[in-house]
This record gives sequence, C-alpha cells and structure tokens, in this order.
Amino acid sequence: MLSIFQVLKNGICTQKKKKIQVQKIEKPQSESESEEQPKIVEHDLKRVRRKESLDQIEQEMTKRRTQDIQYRNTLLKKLKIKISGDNINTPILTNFVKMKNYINQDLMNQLTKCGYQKPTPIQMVAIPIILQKKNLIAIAPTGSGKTCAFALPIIHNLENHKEGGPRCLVFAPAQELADQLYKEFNKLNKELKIKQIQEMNREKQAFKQAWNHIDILISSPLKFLKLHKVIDLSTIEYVIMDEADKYFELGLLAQVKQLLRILESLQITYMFFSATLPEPVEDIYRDLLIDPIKIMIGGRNHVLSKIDQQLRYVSNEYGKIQEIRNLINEGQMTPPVLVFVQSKTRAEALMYEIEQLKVIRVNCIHGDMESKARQEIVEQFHKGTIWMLICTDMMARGIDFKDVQLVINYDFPQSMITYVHRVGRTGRAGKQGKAITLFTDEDKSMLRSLANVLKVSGCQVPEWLFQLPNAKKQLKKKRERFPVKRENIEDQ
Ligand SMILES: Nc1ncnc2c1ncn2[C@@H]1O[C@H](COP(=O)(O)OP(=O)(O)OP(=O)(O)O)[C@@H](O)[C@H]1O
Repeated sequence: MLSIFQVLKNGICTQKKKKIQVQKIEKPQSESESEEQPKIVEHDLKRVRRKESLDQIEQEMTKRRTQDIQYRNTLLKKLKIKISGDNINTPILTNFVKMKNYINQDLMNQLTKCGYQKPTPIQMVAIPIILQKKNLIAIAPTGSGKTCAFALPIIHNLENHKEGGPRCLVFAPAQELADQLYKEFNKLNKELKIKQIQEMNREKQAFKQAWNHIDILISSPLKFLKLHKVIDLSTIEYVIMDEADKYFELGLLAQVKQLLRILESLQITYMFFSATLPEPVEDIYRDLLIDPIKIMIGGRNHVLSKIDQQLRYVSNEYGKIQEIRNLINEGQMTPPVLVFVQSKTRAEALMYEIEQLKVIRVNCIHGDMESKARQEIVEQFHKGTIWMLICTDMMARGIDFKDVQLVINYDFPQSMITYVHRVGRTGRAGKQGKAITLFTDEDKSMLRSLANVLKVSGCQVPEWLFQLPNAKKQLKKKRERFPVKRENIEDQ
C-alpha cells in the first residue's frame, strides 16, 4: 500500500512509482554491418526494448493496482467499514507511525502520550479524509475513538496559532460533552488556542475581542446562535458536529438549520459524527454538503460485540429493586457501574434505596443539579470515589468514563437510539463490557425493536423476541414524548 504521506503529496492515486531501468545496448557484432547501419539497428533495438520494458512496467503496475484494491477491499470488509461518495480513493491509515513523515513531531509525541498505538477503524479512514479537507458524514460505534478521528487531523490542518478568529467550530449538544471534547483536543494540542464558549465573557465587546485570539471554539449551537451577530465568521474553515443527531432529538432542528444557513456562504468543510444517525437526519445534512464522503462502521445502530448485552424480565417495579439486590449479592456489581433511569425523581429515589443497603458508594446526576455539582460528581466517578452512578439520559451520549464494567438499564430506554448510547458507556476503547436491561410488562412493546438491535450487533437472539408484535412508529413517538408511567421506586 502507498503510505498516506505519498498519497497526500501526489494527490489521490493508487499507482506505484517504479524505477525504470536503463538498459545498456551492446553494439552489434556482425561484420556485414556498414558504418551507418549499426546506428539504425541500435536505435530500433532500443525502441523495441524500451517498449517491452514499458509493457512490463505497465503490467506490473496493473498487477499492483489490482493487489492494492484487493487489499483495501479485504481490509474494509474485515473491519466492517463501508465508504461511499465520489472520489473515495483515499488511503487507509493502518499505523500511526506512517504519519510521522508529514505530521509534526509534537503532535506525534502527544499521540504517544495518549497511549494510542494503533488507529481504530474510524480513525483509519476518517483521518486521511479530513486531512484532505473533504466533507464527511461518519457513523461509528460508541467508544470507537471518534473524537481523536476528527481532533487529530484538524489540529494538524490548523498547524499554528493565527490571530483573527477561530478557524474551526466544534458543536456538542451537552455541557459535559463539551468539557470532554475540550480536554480531548488539548490532550493532542500544544500550539493552538482552544476555548469553550462559556469560558468567554458574553458582553459583546469583550466577546468580540476574545474571538480574535482563538483557533478552535467549542460550543452548543444555541449558545453560538446567541452571539454570532457580533462577530466576523469569515475565518471559519471547519465545522464539526459531534453527536450530530442529538440536536434533532432535542427539537433543535430549526436552530441547527439556522446555524448552517448562516455559514452557507462560507467555504467550510463539514464533519458530522455519531454512533446513530437516522436516515432522515443524514439526508438533511447531506443536502447541505457538496460531495460528502460517508463512512459507516458496523451499522447504523450497531452495538460492539465486546459488550455482553443481557435482557432480564422482572415483571414489575418491585422486581427491579430485587434484581439490583441480587446482582449485589451475587457479586456482579464490580464498579464502576452506571445505572440509567427515566427521570430525575427516579434517579434521586433509586439512589436513596441503594444507599440504604450500605454496601455501595452511590450517587446520582441529572439536569436539575447546578453544573458545578454535576462536574464534581463526574470527577468523583472518574476518580473511583463513587462506585455506582445513577443517571438520566443526560449522561447517555458521548461521555467517556474509563472502564465502566456494567451498565444497567433500570428503566427500559425510550428509544433504540438511546439504548445504543446508554450501553455504549461500557466496552469502550476495545475493552469488554456488560449491559443488563431490565424489562417489565409495560416495556414489552419495545422488545421487538431491541431484538433487531441485538441481531444487528451479532448477538444470539431468542426466536420468541421476533414473534412479538412490532411497536408501531406511532407508539414509539408517543413513548418518546410521554415516557411509560411507572410505580414509584420508594413505594416498593
Ligand atoms: N487509537 C486509540 N487507541 C486506544 N484508545 C483510543 C484510541 N482512540 C481513542 N481512544 C480512547 O477510546 C475512548 C473512546 O473514545 P471516544 O470518546 O472518542 O469515543 P466515541 O467514538 O466518540 O464514543 P461515543 O460515541 O460514545 O461518543 C477514549 O477513552 C479514548 O481515549
């Protein structure tokens, strides 16, 4: 395979250069040759030999091209990578070391410090595409390293700090995620000035001034829309939307469209990343982009096979508490454990119940808490002083807690997209993980959809799950808007 360096230097091309050997032509020995004749013969001979040798080179190149294509296709198939779009003959980065010829030493050192030895599949394909400044829609499983897949090439492309205004905007749907992106970018970055919008003074004049001194801005679309009128956007070259489908879930479609309209007249390279990107949302983004390349790894709602997904029937709310006690007694609650419930009040109530058992250091987190309190809890869970964290879906997406051993869906998720993100908090960065989903009689209508997700993820699914009636789209929508009414946890 060509090194990524060669490809970037030569343009997109799979042809390999081959040394053309100049052959020395011996003077003919025949005595009958006149003085002039040898020149003509030598000339013709050279031509014939050159043609032969060119034919050989052509044949060799065709052979290698075919081998390259076969190798590339085998690799893509093995890694379950699908790439589509025009001009997709981009290289595959099979080893970070291959970048050392053109990525500066500092960035290579930072990469080593992060402990990243080999690119993950999404990094193998997305990094070369972003380095070539192409519009990208990328769907890859949770915990597969999407952040580094966009952060690394962007930091490389932006190179050094420049005054005048940010050249890259990164959008995140939640504060915790924005904090995490900020840290991840800074793990790789040394030269660039990166800021989160909430760090900046919102007073117009101060904001305008600070704007001129940054290279990358991390924000939520809403916060950005409130301030965009006071600033000059002409410096922006890249826009990244992490968790790109979440804005639509949050009902922010109009705001996102408004944002993209504002940026429409500028020459911007866009990147949309998510583990789940429903087709209608993808179509909306696709309409905005010129010749986007699409990468899909695994499938649209794909859960990694490293996550052991289990389903447990508990009939009712009382059964759920019992199941938690059983898991503790059986020693299956190896921390850190994340438990998902459907509301803030249920998070508080379940925390209280588990505290009573006095065996687990438990806490809860939800949107009604002050952001400082939330930050502290996240910090403590990272450090391991909290063993079990009970949370709402606010923590279901993007958050990278290291080595979560077990995810429990105490309350059945409202949608399969939520399911994929919740269970994706475990089994990250190639590690094993386990997810247990409890279901009651009220949740049966959603089981068939879950069966499909399990099947797509390569799990053995009991046949009876496919015999269940499929939840009608209407019902799913209703469920998203009006979650299942459940008995109170404290009454059990
Ligand atoms: N090449 C690599 N080698 C080893 N670990 C990596 C590599 N790239 C990223 N990681 C680690 O993998 C973990 C998950 O990465 P990241 O948070 O970017 O995943 P993600 O795909 O964005 O997940 P989600 O969809 O849940 O947001 C992080 O802890 C990160 O440090």
